[in-house]
Amino acid sequence: MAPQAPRQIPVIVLAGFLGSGKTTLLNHLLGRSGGSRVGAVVNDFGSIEIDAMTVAGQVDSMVSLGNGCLCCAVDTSELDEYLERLARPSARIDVIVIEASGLAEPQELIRMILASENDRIVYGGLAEVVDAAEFGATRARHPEIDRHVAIADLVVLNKADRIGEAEQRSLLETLAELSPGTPVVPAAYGRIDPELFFDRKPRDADDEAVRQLSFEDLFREEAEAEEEDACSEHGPGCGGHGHGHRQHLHAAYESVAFESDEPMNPRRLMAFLDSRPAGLYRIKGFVHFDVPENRQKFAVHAVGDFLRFYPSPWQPDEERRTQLVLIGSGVDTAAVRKELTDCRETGPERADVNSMWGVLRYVPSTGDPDETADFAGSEEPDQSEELDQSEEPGEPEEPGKAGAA
Ligand SMILES: Nc1nc2c(ncn2[C@@H]2O[C@H](COP(=O)(O)OP(=O)(O)OP(=O)(O)O)[C@@H](O)[C@H]2O)c(=O)[nH]1
Repeated sequence: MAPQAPRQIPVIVLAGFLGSGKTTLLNHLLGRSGGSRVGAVVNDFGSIEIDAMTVAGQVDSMVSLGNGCLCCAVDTSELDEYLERLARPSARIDVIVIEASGLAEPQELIRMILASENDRIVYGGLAEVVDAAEFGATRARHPEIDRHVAIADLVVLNKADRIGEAEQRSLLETLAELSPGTPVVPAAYGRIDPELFFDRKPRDADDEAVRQLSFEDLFREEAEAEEEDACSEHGPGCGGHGHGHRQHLHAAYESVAFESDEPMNPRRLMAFLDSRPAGLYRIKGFVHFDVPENRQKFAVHAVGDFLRFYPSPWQPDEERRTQLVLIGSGVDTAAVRKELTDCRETGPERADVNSMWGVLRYVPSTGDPDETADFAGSEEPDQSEELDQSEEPGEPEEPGKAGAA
């Protein structure tokens, strides 16, 4: 009997614009992978690896590639090395998921996987996460997003809880037009059936409209793009940057990493968040407030107008410090850094318990504190209490209600 070829491990690219819910979805899959062992590669755009910290500990094997978009790496040896490590037979990994940064060009990542000489892996498809509440505005700012949807093998219309039925129908129509034949799954908190991800039905290879991208497709598309795009930066005939002249999403974005061992003053931090510049689209990280009854770790997430704090206890050996990544376009990064620095509590005076009111307005209220313990790995918080910053926030139950560390 001829020896059986070893099974190749599918490598799935999980992409989607900033804050669309990739980490939430990845954590959902990891929590429900059944007997499958999942390897994850997490690529953070900011220099503090917030996503990696959120996924770590919940995955059979996780490697993190921080600070900058993987899609721009000229040297792919780091990714190759990580894939090699995850694909070792001893790791017994069944599927590898690469969580792209929110500004990545999925096409470049696909190209890297297809170009890999590692015969233990095989490209497993692109899952594109779309933020239902933000998609219209994001597309208007970044028409490139349409292309990402067009090459996806699975589109997850996430945050479906934030829109009405009519809007969902219209978004489903738009997505079907952008990517004919591609399954589009509405979801809240990334709660899709893991089968869609790990064991997607093979597509009919003859169906051009729904066929998965091949290396040849990528080369052809790139050549077409090169022809279409005049390089405004270097003019025609420029050798490019190794991947054509398509404007990468992150070209217009900058990130600020902020860390502080001093606790943050809740009133000043809220004043900063309430008046944040419109271009500052994404904020994520953890905040340390040294306020009586509120000394837990507050995960913070801002996506456009959306703002939430999610309190959870610090681990016994965890350093109490604030770590934030702020990503935006057209933002004065020095001013942002200075404003945050001014939010630190440096004097002997400590903020009083009432100063937490502004923060607690943005903590999702739920009967089960476990539900908010981990902002990305948790089940969906009580949606009736979900707030947009654009909505009139409600009153918190009482300061300090979220419990002490
Ligand atoms: N209402 C609602 N909020 C969601 C949903 N999915 C995720 N969120 C919240 O959206 C915020 C961003 O989610 P993440 O999973 O961190 O998004 P991401 O795509 O990994 O973010 P980046 O890596 O920064 O691009 C968090 O506050 C999540 O709790 C959803 O379906 N509905």
